[in-house]
Amino acid sequence: MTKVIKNGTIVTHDLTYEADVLIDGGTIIEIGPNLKGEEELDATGCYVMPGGIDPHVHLEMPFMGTYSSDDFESGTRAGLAGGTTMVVDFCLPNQGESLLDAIKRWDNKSTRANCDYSFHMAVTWWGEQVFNDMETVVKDKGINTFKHFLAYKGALMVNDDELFSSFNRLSELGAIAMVHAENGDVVAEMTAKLLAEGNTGPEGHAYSRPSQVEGEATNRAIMIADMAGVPLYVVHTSCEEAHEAIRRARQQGKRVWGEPLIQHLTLDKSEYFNKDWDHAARRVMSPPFRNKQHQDSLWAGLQAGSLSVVATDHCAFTTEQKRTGVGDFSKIPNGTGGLEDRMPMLWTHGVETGRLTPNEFVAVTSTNIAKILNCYPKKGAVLAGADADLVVWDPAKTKTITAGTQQSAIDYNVFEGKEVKGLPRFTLTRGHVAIHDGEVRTQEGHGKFVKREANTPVNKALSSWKELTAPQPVQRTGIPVTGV
Ligand SMILES: NC(=O)NCCC(=O)O
Ligand SMILES: [Zn+2]
Ligand SMILES: [Zn+2]
Repeated sequence: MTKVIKNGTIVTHDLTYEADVLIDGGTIIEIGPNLKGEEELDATGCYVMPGGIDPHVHLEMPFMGTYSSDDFESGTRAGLAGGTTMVVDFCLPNQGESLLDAIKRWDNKSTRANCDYSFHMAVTWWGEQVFNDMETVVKDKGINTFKHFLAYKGALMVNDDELFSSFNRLSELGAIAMVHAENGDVVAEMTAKLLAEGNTGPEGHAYSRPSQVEGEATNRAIMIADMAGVPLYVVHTSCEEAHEAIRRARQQGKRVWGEPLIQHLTLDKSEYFNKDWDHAARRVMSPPFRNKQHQDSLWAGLQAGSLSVVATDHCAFTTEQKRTGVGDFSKIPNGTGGLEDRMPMLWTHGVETGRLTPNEFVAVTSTNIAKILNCYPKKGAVLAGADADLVVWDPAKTKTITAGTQQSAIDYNVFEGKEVKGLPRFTLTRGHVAIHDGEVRTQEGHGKFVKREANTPVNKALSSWKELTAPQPVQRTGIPVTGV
């Protein structure tokens, strides 16, 4: 069955032009004028763009004694409603668990996905088994990205020696390192002190994780990645100190990317000082929201290209789950939602304000990450041969965000009451019209796993450079003989 998207303007990361898009099954087969298909989708007044890719989600994540409430079904449905057609979740091995067993658990959960998805692997402990499993993960399982938590001491955190060992292994395997960059030791000490002093409310969470702890950990991870010769992707970059480290590294030719979240771009730390405990706790995430200066830095980074991707870190907990932390902010499950709202919020606060062009919007919501993760142009492109993961974006469509009408399973929305302008008219996941003019037509289980090869062009370039500049012994003649 063919479908044709007619009368729209195609917007990619580098081009804007008028053309129809013909789709057969799950693939784009032709782009051009006056195309015909069995089913027509009218894109008059709309932009036809690559569907969004959210490279940072946690669906049904086991964390802080509970599970995040959006699973692969509700989470991907929320994504599609907002124009996102691919998500990347994190496989989290338990302490001592093999990486392959963790993948099995994630495979079981993800069968319900409504759109395509992929996994990053997390390195949550270190040992010979992890070292060995990493090769299978990269070569057989199609996962080329490995996340390390420098925070969450006593749970997911790894130390610098483990980090360096893991980064070295990734360099050998042609994979990419990722970090959650906050100094977990300092956060743990500050948390204990704040609690002892009676700072038990959600605002204590923000006090315990100032921007300096993120800046330090970002600098440290960049240095260790450079020593190991591995490309580095820094997740949820929230502040100027971390951005400054990434910006400097990139100017020095290092292969480092930064990922701000839509929450950090549009919400600030005043949320934690709200008198309503629930309001503040619902917004507890790590790193916490920052102030206006940090937000301006993140926007400028997206404009300048020193920050590459806008994600959500979607990790949604209900109010009931958040209340575990009444009387002790360190027990509030860390995480917020955003999958359904990332694209409309970024369009409204980015494109509508003139901070981003529509092409830059496509770059930071889809194409850049498809290239980094090595699934471009299957994903992140409007090209013949690419997957028909598309969003027909109506720049005139408006709504007020509210939990009452959202797809996410939780009972609130951190963007409640925000007006957005720019929403999907249609969202297509491998050719299936999952969102049809406001109507949800998702198909549970439609989503497929996207395998991603290692040795990306960036890995190859970096390893060539590291080989060329590696320490070389000086060949000498006339070496003095000792002991004569
Ligand atoms: N970010 C957050 O608070 N929760 C999800 C886990 C993580 O990415 O750190
Ligand atoms: Zn994190
Ligand atoms: Zn995360």
